[in-house]
Amino acid sequence: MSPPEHFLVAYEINPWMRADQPVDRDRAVRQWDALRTALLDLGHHVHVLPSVAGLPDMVFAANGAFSVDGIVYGARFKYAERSAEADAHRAFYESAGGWKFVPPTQINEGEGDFAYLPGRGLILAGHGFRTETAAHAEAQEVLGRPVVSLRLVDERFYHLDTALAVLDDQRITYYPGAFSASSQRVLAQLFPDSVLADEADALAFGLNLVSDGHNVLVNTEATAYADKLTAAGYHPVPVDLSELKKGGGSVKCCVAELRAA
Ligand SMILES: CN(C)C(=N)NCCC[C@H](N)C(=O)O
Repeated sequence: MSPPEHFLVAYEINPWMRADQPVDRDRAVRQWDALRTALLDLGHHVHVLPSVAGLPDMVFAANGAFSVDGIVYGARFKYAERSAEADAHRAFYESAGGWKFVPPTQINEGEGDFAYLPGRGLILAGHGFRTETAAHAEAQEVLGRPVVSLRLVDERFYHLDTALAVLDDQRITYYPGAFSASSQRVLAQLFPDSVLADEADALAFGLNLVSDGHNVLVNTEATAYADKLTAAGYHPVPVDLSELKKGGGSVKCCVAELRAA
């Protein structure tokens, strides 16, 4: 995680961002800290990557890389405004030891567009707005896991992690309307027991969640979606990240999962 000490809506690169919208940075820091505390309370170890002045979106740490079994496929951001974030993430993995970092040649936004199902050894990957399909093939070569390409078609859900999340080793949750008809068929075929979300759930950023297989950290606004998680046997833990939503992200965007070897 990287604190929102320099968070600002300084440019508009997704439909949620309004450059004239004021941001209460102290409130953003408090909300981010509550998320970090919730992760610690659930027994997770949280590494904090220092934020860098001039990189207002760095709080969305999930976009900085994608790791599977100790191999890290680095990010290459679509927009110049975010490109230097990739260097900070790379420096972390290279100095931490124990990681094999592979620099990308193709545009990809890390866990924003890549998700991993450990029980199936399968990577799900989004394209259409940010990550390019060539990066899906590159990730498959780098990480040695099959990559299922999914086409995103609604610009409000510009990253895979706004529309789909991994709930446990085998199961996912997603909003079908964010995907092309063919990608919806692929998801229905591979994951017939998914927890399906509707448009309102996705607009409340409910799918931008972090799950440990039982406890699900989920945006507070997504109350109806939280009920669906409960009905499916999960334990939703609401987290308020309303300030960060002004940048177009929520729970999952703030958390880069470190999948060590
Ligand atoms: C859930 N999402 C979309 C993320 N994984 N990341 C949020 C990135 C927000 C940033 N302003 C941008 O537009 O890149």
